[in-house]
Amino acid sequence: MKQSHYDTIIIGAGPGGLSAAFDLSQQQSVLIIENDLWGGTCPNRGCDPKKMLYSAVETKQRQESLSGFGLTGNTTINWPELMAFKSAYTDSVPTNTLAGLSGSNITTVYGSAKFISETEISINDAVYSADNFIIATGQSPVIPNITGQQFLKTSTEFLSLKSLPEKMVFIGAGYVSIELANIAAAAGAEVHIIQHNNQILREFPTVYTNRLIDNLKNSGIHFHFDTTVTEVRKTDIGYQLLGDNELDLTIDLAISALGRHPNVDTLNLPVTGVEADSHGIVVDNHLTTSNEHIYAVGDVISRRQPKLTPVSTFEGHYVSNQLLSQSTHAISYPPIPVTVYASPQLSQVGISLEQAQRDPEHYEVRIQDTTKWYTFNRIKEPESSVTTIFDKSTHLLVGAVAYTTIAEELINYLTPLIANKTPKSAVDQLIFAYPTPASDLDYYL
Ligand SMILES: Cc1cc2nc3c(=O)[nH]c(=O)nc-3n(C[C@H](O)[C@H](O)[C@H](O)COP(=O)(O)OP(=O)(O)OC[C@H]3O[C@@H](n4cnc5c(N)ncnc54)[C@H](O)[C@@H]3O)c2cc1C
Ligand SMILES: NC(=O)c1ccc[n+]([C@@H]2O[C@H](COP(=O)([O-])OP(=O)(O)OC[C@H]3O[C@@H](n4cnc5c(N)ncnc54)[C@H](O)[C@@H]3O)[C@@H](O)[C@H]2O)c1
Repeated sequence: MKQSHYDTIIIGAGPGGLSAAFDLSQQQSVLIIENDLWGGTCPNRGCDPKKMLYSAVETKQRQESLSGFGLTGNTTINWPELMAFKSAYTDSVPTNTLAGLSGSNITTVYGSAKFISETEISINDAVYSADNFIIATGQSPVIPNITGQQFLKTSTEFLSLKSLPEKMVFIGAGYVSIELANIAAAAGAEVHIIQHNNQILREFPTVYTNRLIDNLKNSGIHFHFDTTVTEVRKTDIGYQLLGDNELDLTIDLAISALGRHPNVDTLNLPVTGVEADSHGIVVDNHLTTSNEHIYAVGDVISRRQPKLTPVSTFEGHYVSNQLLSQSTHAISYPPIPVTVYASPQLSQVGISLEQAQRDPEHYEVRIQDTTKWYTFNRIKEPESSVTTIFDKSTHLLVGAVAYTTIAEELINYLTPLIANKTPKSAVDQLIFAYPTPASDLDYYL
């Protein structure tokens, strides 16, 4: 029989809820509730499975780049085998997560939590109360309200596809669409991306997203810009997708990648006084909701920071520190690097390129074509570019964009320099293994 009162109850066992749970369990009684897969979106149906599929794509493309420079032969992606490789990892995530929670004396309940008062929730007809609650319920994919919406699938189904469709569509052109379309095209599918305006990845500078569009087109992806899908019909052989601009496509699979909405609808928030808007739960700069005993972390909150795993984890640690009275300061986010795992990768951190270009009095922008640099030439990258942005008064690095197959690494080298306000003179005092991407660091500063 589970106890019914806890110091803290956490709703949602993704990266945000879990990071808070493990911290709090050192000193408190903690109950964590999950209504789907223990571990949440990232390891089950987000970042991790996506990047396992991407492993084959990056290896295939690296081999293609070196074709004629010592490598011969074609590599093809075997989708069922690749999916089995992914599943071998994801299948054990829920069990391993539960085992970790039990090992830390954290009580777990499977089911959907619903508030019945400010201090109580019900799950599967049982009632639990707590001094404090943390809502960490994440987000779910948006499905557009169009005729035939029931025929649309999402990233979740894509990441478990047993066989690769011959012809498929992604609706939307954000992170999910671009990354999954890139994987599907490299694996051999005919891929179409339909976007209601003419922009992809709106958070990134157009000078780079335009280059990415060209690269994705070269790898066979078809873009339909300024086009809105209005109807999906089931046919004998698949689906028919209709829309404005004379859109009429017969396809095997359509994925809705129009963004994600916060999971708040079934929590019965009105009994708690917790406010939510269309972006999620409204919190102050201590991640407290409009009820002082209820906190919210991760993707479910309404904030301007990107909705990413390390941000959710950072917030989980922040709230647990507050609840353990180890800190009372307002949350302060370090620079947050973001990466689109396409071919090539596109990463950025800090002051955006567009902001810097609007304010040339304060910022110096250095755009470098790095294609011929040793690091990139060695792996025969077709094109690469790194932009660094400096504060003119301090000469410190304040922002960066990387467009290369190793952007994920470069951005992680540059981020600490921005966060720690490291001057070039301090980097000059370091010795890095040579020749590596890190030993180029000096050239970016
Ligand atoms: C396809 C895809 C790829 C991504 N790739 C990346 C990437 O490369 N890098 C990156 O940093 N981020 C990536 N993300 C984003 C990342 O997955 C999220 O930012 C992260 O999972 C958020 O963690 P969270 O704990 O806030 O929410 P989640 O991980 O979504 O966890 C919330 C949990 O709460 C549960 N829940 C919801 N409602 C209830 C309820 N009423 N009762 C009980 N439980 C409930 C849900 O089932 C879920 O398990 C990706 C996302 C997707 C969809
Ligand atoms: N590599 C990563 O870090 C990574 C990868 C995947 C997801 N994520 C996270 O998941 C979030 C969700 O990703 P996403 O791609 O689903 O959302 P998104 O917000 O990044 O992109 C949604 C896209 O759909 C378009 N759109 C919106 N309404 C439309 C309509 N009616 N018709 C056609 N297009 C429409 C938008 O213009 C945009 O291009 C991201 O913002 C990010 O926080 C991160």
